[in-house]
Amino acid sequence: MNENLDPSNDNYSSEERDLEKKLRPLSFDDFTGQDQVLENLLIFVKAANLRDEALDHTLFHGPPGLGKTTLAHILANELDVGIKVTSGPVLDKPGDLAGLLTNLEDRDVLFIDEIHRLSPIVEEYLYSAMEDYKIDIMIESGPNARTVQINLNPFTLVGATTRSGLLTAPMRARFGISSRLQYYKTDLLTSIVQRSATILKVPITMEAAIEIAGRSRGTPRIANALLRRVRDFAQIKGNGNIDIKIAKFALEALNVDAHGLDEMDNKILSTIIEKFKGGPVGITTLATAVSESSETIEEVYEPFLIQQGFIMRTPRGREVTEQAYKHLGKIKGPTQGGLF
Ligand SMILES: Nc1ncnc2c1ncn2[C@@H]1O[C@H](COP(=O)(O)OP(=O)(O)OP(=O)(O)O)[C@@H](O)[C@H]1O
Ligand SMILES: [Mg+2]
Repeated sequence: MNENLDPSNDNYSSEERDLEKKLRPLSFDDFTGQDQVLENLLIFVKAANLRDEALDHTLFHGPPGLGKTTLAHILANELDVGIKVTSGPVLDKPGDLAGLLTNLEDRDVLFIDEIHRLSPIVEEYLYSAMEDYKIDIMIESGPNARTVQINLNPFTLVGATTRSGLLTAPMRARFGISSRLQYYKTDLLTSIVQRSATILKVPITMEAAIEIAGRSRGTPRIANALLRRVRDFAQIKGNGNIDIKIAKFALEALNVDAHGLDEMDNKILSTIIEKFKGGPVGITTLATAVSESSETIEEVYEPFLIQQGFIMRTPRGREVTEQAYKHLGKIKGPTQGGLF
């Protein structure tokens, strides 16, 4: 991923984070795409509201930047309840979790990001909270130490993960609702770019919005980040308006691939072509060759490459398509194995 667009990178400034918040949709109406997911959620939310019950525990999974955190907040808004936010790696002791759980009000949302990174003890502790809204807590210490069971307010746990494959089976089974988010088509990303441009008060032509959308790797976060960078170019090199000319100029300067593929995407494609004659190659072999874990390839990179028609999944492994050769400017054929 382009490091300036990656929120886990330190270069991703707090200003970027603030902007990301500002661009975040707050209601179902405001949220573009993921129609199937949204339609279902709308029904579940309405039903829960009607019965005055907490919504079932909900899991959002899918590649980074597609709207998992956004949807968690939207759910709380639409349920008209409070939300407490934490993440798997932060919750390292059951005590931390107990503090959060006992402070939840009736029907509140507890959002746990990166839920696949919960420690096993914390995870186990969560089970009874999710199932019966009860937890055991330890009071006093030494010889007087004893556990008491306390009742929690009914709540909704919303979990988000980019790595659903790493979730344990008991954890997965405790989510009544599980939604996988998909990459966005260019027309949806175009609307998202236009919406963001309106919020940022920067005029943009349709053509320019399509250009940015098309290079955003199917991902709203990347679309928004590119829009902000292009806006910088428009302000400094142009008259502040974004048209196709300034958009193309900026995207060129930002080194964004015409399909929005990032460095790892391209590395995966070129490795399959150069080292494995275009495939098929097994996922573990490929992972070793590009120095990435096979889970990350399967869950973060491959879905987009498949959706865009660059890679095919076959019973014997991954194969690149004609389109991948064309994209990398390589010629297909047994004697044309690139470097090898
Ligand atoms: N459907 C959407 N419509 C408009 N904007 C969106 C949509 N989905 C996501 N965004 C924008 O993309 C940004 C990233 O979304 P979000 O933080 O929800 O992604 P995520 O799936 O939680 O990513 P990660 O896995 O990295 O935590 C948000 O700031 C939001 O503005
Ligand atoms: Mg998130």
